[in-house]
Amino acid sequence: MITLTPKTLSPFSFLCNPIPKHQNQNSKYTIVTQYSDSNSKPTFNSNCESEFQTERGLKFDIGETFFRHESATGRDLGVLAAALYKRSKGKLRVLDALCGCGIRSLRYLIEAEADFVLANDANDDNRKVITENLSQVESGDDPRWAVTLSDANRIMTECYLKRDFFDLIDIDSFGSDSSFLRSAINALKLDGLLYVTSTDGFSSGGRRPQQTLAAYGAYVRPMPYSNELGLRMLIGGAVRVASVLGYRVTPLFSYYSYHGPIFRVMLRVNRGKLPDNSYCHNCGSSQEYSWAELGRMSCPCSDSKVSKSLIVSGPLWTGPLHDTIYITEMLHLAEEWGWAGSGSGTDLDKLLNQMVAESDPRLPFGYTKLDEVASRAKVNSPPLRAVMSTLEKEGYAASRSHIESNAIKTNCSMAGCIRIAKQLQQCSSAE
Ligand SMILES: C[S@@+](CC[C@H](N)C(=O)[O-])C[C@H]1O[C@@H](n2cnc3c(N)ncnc32)[C@H](O)[C@@H]1O
Repeated sequence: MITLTPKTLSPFSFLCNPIPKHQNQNSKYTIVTQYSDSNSKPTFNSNCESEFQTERGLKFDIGETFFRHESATGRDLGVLAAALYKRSKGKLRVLDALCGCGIRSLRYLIEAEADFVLANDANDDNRKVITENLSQVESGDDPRWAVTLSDANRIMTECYLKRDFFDLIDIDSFGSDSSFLRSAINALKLDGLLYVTSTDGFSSGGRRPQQTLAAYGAYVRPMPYSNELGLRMLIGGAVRVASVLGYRVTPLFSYYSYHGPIFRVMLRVNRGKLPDNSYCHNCGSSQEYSWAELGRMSCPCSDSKVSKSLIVSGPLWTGPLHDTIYITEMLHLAEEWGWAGSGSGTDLDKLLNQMVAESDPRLPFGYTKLDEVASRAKVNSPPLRAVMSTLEKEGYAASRSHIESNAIKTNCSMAGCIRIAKQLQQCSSAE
């Protein structure tokens, strides 16, 4: 068994995600398996309702751990993707690398029917609550779960060195995921799933380009659709780290939530490389250019009158945000499980339907905010449905955006949208 000392860890993981002082840094990581010590076997007090939270009907304790109800949709999406993976591969080993109270681990075990989950959190104070929560899962001779209390990079590096690979690694970090990407990709099976997070709203909005350069390798400037940019920056960061290691990543779904804000991306990791693109933003129009084109300064903007105002952000992921087939299957599974439609208590089917619509390959990067269209057209904000149906009648592709409620993704130009907004205003005044 290889034991890593803290000296081998990246200092960034300590800066962004401090290890609690009381953790014994010199010891090997502790594995708490269920029933390993009958005296310390946890008791789960199901009579004491008030101590427990519920999510999708599962009871669990949060104790003093970091827990957000608002992340439930992100957990739902992770479980659906994991369950589909299990159905197609017949096997599912999960590493919940920053597990908090262990709710994700519990859900991967019960709902996605994971064969094994390693629940890890650096905070030793979380040990009792994680163990109690996972003890709800019956295990035979072959334990279905284990708990480790260590730094995520340390665990993933140990697993990689032992050739102990996982089908799904969930990195639910504070701030940016970037300090965990390398060890996570190494510890993942080929064709495995990597679920990464960023809660780094300021940086993704382009307000801290030096920080995004450090964390994601992308110099990002303010743009009108900053939250989509946040998702693209997150994917781009993973693409960059993976390609250094000889892997390519492709997103299965990308999810933004206003609460946090939270940016979550489920990536599939395989061998091989993808070309990376940069992105040119010029006076509201959007176009993609390869690095080579930018290097030669041969992008069309450089010949135009507006070339002096050229703002380049990147490199960013400019490909699709979702895999249409995968999210369509996730939608079907949500319906099968009763997680969709009225009575399910969530808007999961609405979200997944929007993601399916957003993944229309005719739709470009970004979205158009209707308030901005209205302000440029000097009219009242046009009704979203009316704009969408006019665009579709005129032969454009159009969808709502799950990222921004009063915005549309469309291949119609801003000038076209302004014209439509004016027409709609005229029609409504004439009525
Ligand atoms: C956002 S919370 C996790 C929430 C949990 N996944 C959920 O869905 O409720 C982040 C967790 O990461 C843990 N953490 C912070 N830095 C860490 C590190 N370097 N390695 C492992 N865990 C870490 C914290 O103790 C905290 O419980």
